[in-house]
Amino acid sequence: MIIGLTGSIASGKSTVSQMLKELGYPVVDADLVARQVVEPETETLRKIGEAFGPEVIREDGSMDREKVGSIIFHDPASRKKLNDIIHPAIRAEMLKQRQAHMDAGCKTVIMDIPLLFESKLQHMVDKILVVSVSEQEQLKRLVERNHFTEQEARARIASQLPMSVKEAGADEVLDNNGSIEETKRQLLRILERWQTQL
Ligand SMILES: CC(C)(COP(=O)(O)OP(=O)(O)OC[C@H]1O[C@@H](n2cnc3c(N)ncnc32)[C@H](O)[C@@H]1O)[C@@H](O)C(=O)NCCC(=O)NCCS
Ligand SMILES: Nc1ncnc2c1ncn2[C@@H]1O[C@H](COP(=O)(O)OP(=O)(O)OP(=O)(O)O)[C@@H](O)[C@H]1O
Repeated sequence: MIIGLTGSIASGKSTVSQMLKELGYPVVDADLVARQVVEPETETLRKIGEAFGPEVIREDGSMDREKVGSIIFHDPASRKKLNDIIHPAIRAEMLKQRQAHMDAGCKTVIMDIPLLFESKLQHMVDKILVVSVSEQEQLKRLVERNHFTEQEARARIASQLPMSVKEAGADEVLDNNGSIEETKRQLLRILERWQTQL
């Protein structure tokens, strides 16, 4: 079974993904893949430099993530331009990693994909788990974790579909407003329900 793990920015996907890894599940992480495909000297990074200008490439040849983030989270046209370059590369690499886990005999693979709904990737997975928080809690955690101003944090939240839309498309919703322990308990219950359906 391929489980798609998603949610919104700072809703707790990485926290849940870490729990799943500790339980022994293989996880394909889209944010990590998004970093791999723009490593220095990749074709994808060359295209990004061409589209956004040489100032988004640092002297050591790596992508200036802060600069790219400050452009794309404030401008939908730039965001689309970046997505059009980087998403095909991310998708191909994710499918490759998923296949490698399946070839190794893993029956359940987790795909941690923040933009699963925005990029219409529902077909890549069998079950969708949405990690949800209230907007107030999301804003608080995002500001605390990334030291963003409230305006910067709101721009990032607004760059994604509303949580309600994601919840509506989920097979299960995990409410991460409470403690980490409560989240873990919910996760175990959901996994148990899905395993009995196999
Ligand atoms: C813009 C970039 C350089 C900012 O880098 P930064 O290190 O600050 O953030 P990071 O990569 O850790 O992403 C944090 C979160 O931002 C959100 N996010 C990232 N990219 C996007 C996007 N294009 N649209 C909407 N939300 C996004 C996701 O929730 C993600 O989990 C980077 O996010 C990026 O390369 N984005 C394009 C690739 C992408 O779509 N990644 C999302 C997962 S597929
Ligand atoms: N139940 C919780 N109680 C308190 N803090 C939490 C809880 N769950 C997550 N957090 C904290 O909230 C922040 C966001 O969580 P996390 O990094 O897991 O979110 P994410 O959805 O992976 O974010 P992103 O989309 O930016 O990668 C982190 O600092 C994390 O430690």
